[in-house]
Amino acid sequence: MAPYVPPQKRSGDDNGTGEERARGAPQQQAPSQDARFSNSGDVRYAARGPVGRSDGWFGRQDGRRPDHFDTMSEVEVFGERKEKTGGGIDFDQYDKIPVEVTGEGNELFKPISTFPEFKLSAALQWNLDRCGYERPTPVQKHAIPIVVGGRDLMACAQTGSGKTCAFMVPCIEALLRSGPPAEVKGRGRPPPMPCALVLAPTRELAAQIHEESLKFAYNTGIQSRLIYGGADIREQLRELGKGTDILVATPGRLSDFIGRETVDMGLTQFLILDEADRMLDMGFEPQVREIVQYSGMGRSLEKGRKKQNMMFSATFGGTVQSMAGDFMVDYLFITVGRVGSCSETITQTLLYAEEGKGKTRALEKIYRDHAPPVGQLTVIFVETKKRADEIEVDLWQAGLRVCAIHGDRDQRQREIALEAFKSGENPILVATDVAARGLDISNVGLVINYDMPKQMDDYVHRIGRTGRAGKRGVAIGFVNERCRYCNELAELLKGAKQEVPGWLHTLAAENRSNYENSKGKGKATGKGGYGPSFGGQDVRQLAKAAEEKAKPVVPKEPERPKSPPRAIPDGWDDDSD
Ligand SMILES: Nc1ncnc2c1ncn2[C@@H]1O[C@H](COP(=O)(O)OP(=O)(O)OP(=O)(O)O)[C@@H](O)[C@H]1O
Repeated sequence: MAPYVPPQKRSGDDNGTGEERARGAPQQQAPSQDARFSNSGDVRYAARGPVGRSDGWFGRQDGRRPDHFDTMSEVEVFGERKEKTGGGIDFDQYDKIPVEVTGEGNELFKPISTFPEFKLSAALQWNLDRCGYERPTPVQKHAIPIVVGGRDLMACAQTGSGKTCAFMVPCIEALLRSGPPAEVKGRGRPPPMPCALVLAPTRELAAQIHEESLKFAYNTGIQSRLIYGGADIREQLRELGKGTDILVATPGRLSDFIGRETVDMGLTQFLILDEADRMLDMGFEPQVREIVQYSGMGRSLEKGRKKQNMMFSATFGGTVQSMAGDFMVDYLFITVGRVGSCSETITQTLLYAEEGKGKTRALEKIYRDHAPPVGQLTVIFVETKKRADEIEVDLWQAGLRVCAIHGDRDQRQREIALEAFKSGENPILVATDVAARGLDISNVGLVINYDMPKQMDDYVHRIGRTGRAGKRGVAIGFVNERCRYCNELAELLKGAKQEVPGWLHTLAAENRSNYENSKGKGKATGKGGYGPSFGGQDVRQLAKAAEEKAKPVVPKEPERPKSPPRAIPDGWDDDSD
């Protein structure tokens, strides 16, 4: 049995046991510091401003300290140039997905079919080309004209379908078209005043969105910054002082900064909540409401500018939509694909597995039987932090290169684990829901739900870590009596054209009768319970339909024939004789 070595103490050579090494998985030394997570990364500091430009956003003077502008090279931002492959997306398949846009005035916004057709600013179009984005995905086709056209938006689209670009690109385009806001005059240097704010539930997701925003904003003069909890506040403040036009943040840390008055949201034109439903689940509702209020929803900006709010997720239950009603104005609602559905590019298999020691042994066997090809990665989701630790140790001792990530690991440990996973050094990641949402790691070939999540929504997000952007993936779930949404799960499988095991219905019936029996005994059913909480149908449409249904039925008058039958046949009134 291999002695367990915690991830931060592992080096490239400690893996005499590593089966992946024998199978030729790429082995890389985990970097000592992850550039993705440090705001400065490998940034070079120009001595005096961004080389020779002071027009447009390059010349904005908010809280910027001009001697601290940073310049990043093209390769630092985008990575080495790759051959154009369309990101592996099967666009012809994508184009068959039905899209619905609801809300007043939706007919005014025609979806685009190419990026150049929208006449994006030259630098932004160049950045999209450099990212290898040849065609927009369905959510991008609809969201770009709607957001640039000034409307609030709630967008529900499958995992991995390009939502980040769908909000970031129109937001940058709108900022480029309007130019920087007028300088705020006052005593001393004003604090950073972002014009766009993106809130995300986890540090990892925020870091990823920030990384994407650097690509789209490259060479536009628009500066994007990142703040999240668990990292050095002073360092983050220093970064903000270099210019903050777009701020990507987790709610807790931003709320802290707002409280200290180290950031001013008075000029925030765009507020984007990514994975808003997750933020509510994580208990961030008070902070989100406070931030929304502080960023002055309803307050007007200078002429020609208007505050806009957006929400993006693959799932939008009723609770999050009712919150949206509190702070979005006349918003349009985009649904891509089946409501709350998952991609058909993911092959889903469910296995019955009782709780107990045998489950861990089964995990090892299932992993070995279904391990993805070399170079591809596996995520194993578990319910608790303790379970994540235990499984990491068990699998490591069984000779598999694995690392774990969960909320009790400090930021550095999380960064190291994620980097070692992404590089393929540890191609198996054991994770709690910290990693369930938004993380875009293109080569995840297998997701195992060792513990099924409590809610259907989370199942959709978890398996969405594979099969991203049109690629294929496999998801295996260990199901037993604890799963409270077997019926909905069966529906989901059917909708995604997957095999539905017969025992799932039996389990659903058993669970239902247990639930019925326990009902009057005051037992809580827990979150998720019965009935689909997942999905994302525009609640306003549902309300309208319900209203229609509730209207009293007025008996209809018998329909009159268009030309009433004549009582007097032709000729009878003829008094010609
Ligand atoms: N138009 C495009 N052409 C090619 N690749 C794209 C395009 N749009 C997005 N991608 C790529 O698709 C992947 C998934 O995008 P993204 O992470 O934004 O998806 P998402 O819908 O936000 O997923 P999730 O719901 O899991 O957060 C990324 O690697 C992104 O670079």
